[in-house]
Amino acid sequence: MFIESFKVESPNVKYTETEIQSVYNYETTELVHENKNGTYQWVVKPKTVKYEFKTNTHVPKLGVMLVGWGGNNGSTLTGGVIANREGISWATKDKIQQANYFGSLTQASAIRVGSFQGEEIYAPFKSLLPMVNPEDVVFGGWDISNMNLADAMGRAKVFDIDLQKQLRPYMESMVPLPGIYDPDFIAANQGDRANNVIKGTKKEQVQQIIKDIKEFKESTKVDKVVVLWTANTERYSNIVVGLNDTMENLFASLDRNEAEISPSTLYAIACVLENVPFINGSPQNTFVPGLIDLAIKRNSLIGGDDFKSGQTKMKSVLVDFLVGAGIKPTSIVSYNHLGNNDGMNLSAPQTFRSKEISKSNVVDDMVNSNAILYEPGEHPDHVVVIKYVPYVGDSKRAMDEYTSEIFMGGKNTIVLHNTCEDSLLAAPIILDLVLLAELSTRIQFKSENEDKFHSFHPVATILSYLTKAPLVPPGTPVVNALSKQRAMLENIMRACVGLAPENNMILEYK
Ligand SMILES: NC(=O)c1ccc[n+]([C@@H]2O[C@H](COP(=O)([O-])OP(=O)(O)OC[C@H]3O[C@@H](n4cnc5c(N)ncnc54)[C@H](O)[C@@H]3O)[C@@H](O)[C@H]2O)c1
Ligand SMILES: O=P([O-])([O-])O[C@@H]1[C@@H](O)[C@H](O)[C@@H](O)[C@H](O)[C@@H]1O
Repeated sequence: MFIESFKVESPNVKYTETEIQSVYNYETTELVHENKNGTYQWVVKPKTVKYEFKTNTHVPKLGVMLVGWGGNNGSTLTGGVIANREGISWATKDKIQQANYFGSLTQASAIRVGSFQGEEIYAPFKSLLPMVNPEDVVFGGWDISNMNLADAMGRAKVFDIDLQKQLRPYMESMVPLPGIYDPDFIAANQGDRANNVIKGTKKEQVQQIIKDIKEFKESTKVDKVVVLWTANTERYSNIVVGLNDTMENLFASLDRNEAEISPSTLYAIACVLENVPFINGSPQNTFVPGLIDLAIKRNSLIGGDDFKSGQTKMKSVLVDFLVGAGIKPTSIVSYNHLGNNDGMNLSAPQTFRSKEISKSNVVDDMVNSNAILYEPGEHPDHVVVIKYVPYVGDSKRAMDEYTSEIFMGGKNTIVLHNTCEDSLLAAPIILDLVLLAELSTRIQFKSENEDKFHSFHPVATILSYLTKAPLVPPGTPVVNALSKQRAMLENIMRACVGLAPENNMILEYK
């Protein structure tokens, strides 16, 4: 059975006018490597740590500023939210289609809340904690192309024509602000669209972005702004001691107008200085060490990298299943071709390399979790190929081959063909990223060993379910297995409302 909402009744949960307060007993373990009479033994000690959470229940009016607003993802997300808000339906060759949020974890997935008279009871994921309603979001942003959002939607060729016609009146007045353009960081083939750029030094560009954010806030009267990068994939920035390794060196480099500071890092600097959450939807290393240093010191949320939307999402499920089943993936070949502007930008070696890294590292945690299958340092052969084929447009065709070793020297080969409508898969993920980033800034917590409540660490690992290469605080393990990432997010939100983690034991019926 499915219920639309629920309230938790528990001595550990208190609903006030402004907050949900919960007390949560975190069950974890402490490991000790003990030397008993010369023999070392691992000892696992179950441990309970009491936490307190406070979630501000005032849902703000949210402004979302997209970097790359006029791109396929930016125009698709904007149009999709408008279509839902206005209740637009449109004719397709099969039927009259209604707007929806399929593919969004927050808007279209469910959680189990328990059982009632022998029936499992589920509720919307978004019913766990008060979240911004997507239809109340005010969109804005920047693009190095001055094309308005209606024409950009047409250029993207993602939506059906009947839908585009109905959306045009809402979108043609939406024009991106000029963006920071540096041809050294993206493919040369992007030069033709760069007719809407901020002039001046890098420092002046940062100041302009800060001014844009302030003016957007003022003109739209939003309470909060979240900025998300959905612009072209950049090449990696070189990490150089003295250039971008610390906050101080990054600022000094900015003052010197150092060429090696990328546009995405400049936007991120502006956002951190404005204490505006900045999320990187692309694979480049926007978050150079000096930027991470700055974000931590200013306690300003940063998150990324690279939306996990299709081929890699499937990989983080399949490899988790195989390794979890004691099967040993030995070769993973991921090929895809696509024909959108993202694909054209990725046809340059330096930008492809950024994507190759994020798409390749996604199996590391799963491989490293099982020393029965893999010797230290051993890992599957893993190849990533991306080709630009204009004809297929945004409809990316992913073809994967997974070869694994099975019982007694046997081999198993799984071949997948996965047509990923890239923007229709990415747009809901962008929505989840900005909504969850905003929600996480309304949560304060402390353990029994801490005196004061505090926010989550500014490097937002809570967003990792949505990214290929989760950005984590220095020294934190990277988890890529999709099921673990989703469980982490859901269980943290369950703790905020006093619910135990979903352990799937259903002991009531064993
Ligand atoms: N499924 C997906 O679509 C998916 C998944 C993971 C990551 N991504 C990443 O998301 C990004 C956007 O994808 P897309 O399909 O919308 O690409 P796109 O090329 O259609 O859109 C990118 C937009 O960014 C603009 N732009 C480029 N540099 C800019 C800058 N410095 N400032 C402002 N605007 C700038 C471009 O003019 C373009 O309009 C890409 O980096 C892509 O790799 C996409
Ligand atoms: O998310 P995913 O489908 O694994 O990866 C995708 C790549 O396969 C595609 O080539 C690229 O253009 C998209 O930006 C996205 O990164």
